[in-house]
Amino acid sequence: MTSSVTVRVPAKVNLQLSVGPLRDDGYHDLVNVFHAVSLFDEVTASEAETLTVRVEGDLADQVPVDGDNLAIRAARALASRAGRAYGAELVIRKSIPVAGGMAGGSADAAAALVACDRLWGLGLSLEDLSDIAADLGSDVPFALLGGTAVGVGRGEVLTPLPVSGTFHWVFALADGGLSTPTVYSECDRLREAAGERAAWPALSEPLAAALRDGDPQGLGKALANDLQQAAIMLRRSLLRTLDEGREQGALGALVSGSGPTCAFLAESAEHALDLSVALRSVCRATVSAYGPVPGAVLV
Ligand SMILES: C[C@@](CO)(OP(=O)(O)O)[C@H](O)COP(=O)(O)OP(=O)(O)OC[C@H]1O[C@@H](n2ccc(N)nc2=O)[C@H](O)[C@@H]1O
Ligand SMILES: Nc1ncnc2c1ncn2[C@@H]1O[C@H](COP(=O)(O)OP(=O)(O)O)[C@@H](O)[C@H]1O
Repeated sequence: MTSSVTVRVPAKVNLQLSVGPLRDDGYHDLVNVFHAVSLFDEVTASEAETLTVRVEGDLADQVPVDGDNLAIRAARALASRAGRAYGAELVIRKSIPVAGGMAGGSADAAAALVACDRLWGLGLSLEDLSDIAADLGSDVPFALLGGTAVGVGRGEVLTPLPVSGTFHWVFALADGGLSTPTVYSECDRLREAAGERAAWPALSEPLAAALRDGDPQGLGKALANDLQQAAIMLRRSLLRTLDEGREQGALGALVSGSGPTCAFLAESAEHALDLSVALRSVCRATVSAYGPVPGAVLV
């Protein structure tokens, strides 16, 4: 039996996040185009009697290490599916911003599923792991899959989208996070105040075409996030960050998911570098990355 397994897992940005009506179960029906980018967490699972988790890196103090940790919850769910009280020591090397709208917790959950599946010799299929993932959170199945995919339902029912080439991104990281349920509630509140009824969402054709054709200009124009206004209402400084990126020639600028990270599409790796430098005055820090990249993989 393997004594230690390491899995690398990417962050995501949402290229289209169309939020439909609020459902009776408290979730919204979505059209959610996920895109995995080259900003990674690593999760190592080692043999142990009990299940524990430790977080390493500058972001460690922002991540819970009790039963709320999504990696521990994932390992528990997997052990329960296998019908045995397995143990493992999980170590998360954290680089994905916490509560930043880049699905870092979901990524760690997906990585823990893949790592523990291998450590415990279970050999579950991607489909079985995806079922467990969907119960852990709407974004977790995508972190297993990676690439670029459209998610419907809560975002957990995925279909991969064809993409040509590579897209270059700059992410502007903010101080502190935003709570996903709070941002969805703010979106509902804004709609109610404006007397708007949520439309049933559909995949944007121009977005799908730009991805298929590897057309960054077209993609930049098609980027859309229904949660953006809500995130801005909760964090006004995001407006300035987005404006600065547009002024500096980003092909597209939007809040990533529920925020507060902002994503900027660049023309090339060189342009991403220039943008990254220009954005530093309007955010805590910047990170450049490219996409799409694969989901959780053993290293
Ligand atoms: C907004 C998105 C965009 O990809 O991600 P983040 O930007 O937070 O990473 C997702 O929809 C977040 O997915 P995830 O973070 O997995 O959320 P979950 O744990 O499933 O749900 C947390 C809460 O978000 C709200 N929620 C989530 C998904 C959905 N389709 N409708 C919702 O209204 C609900 O209030 C729910 O209780
Ligand atoms: N392994 C984990 N990494 C990050 N956050 C985690 C983890 N496990 C649980 N959390 C909790 O999940 C919340 C959302 O974190 P995250 O997934 O990083 O953000 P987002 O939902 O904005 O993409 C955090 O505030 C944190 O308390």
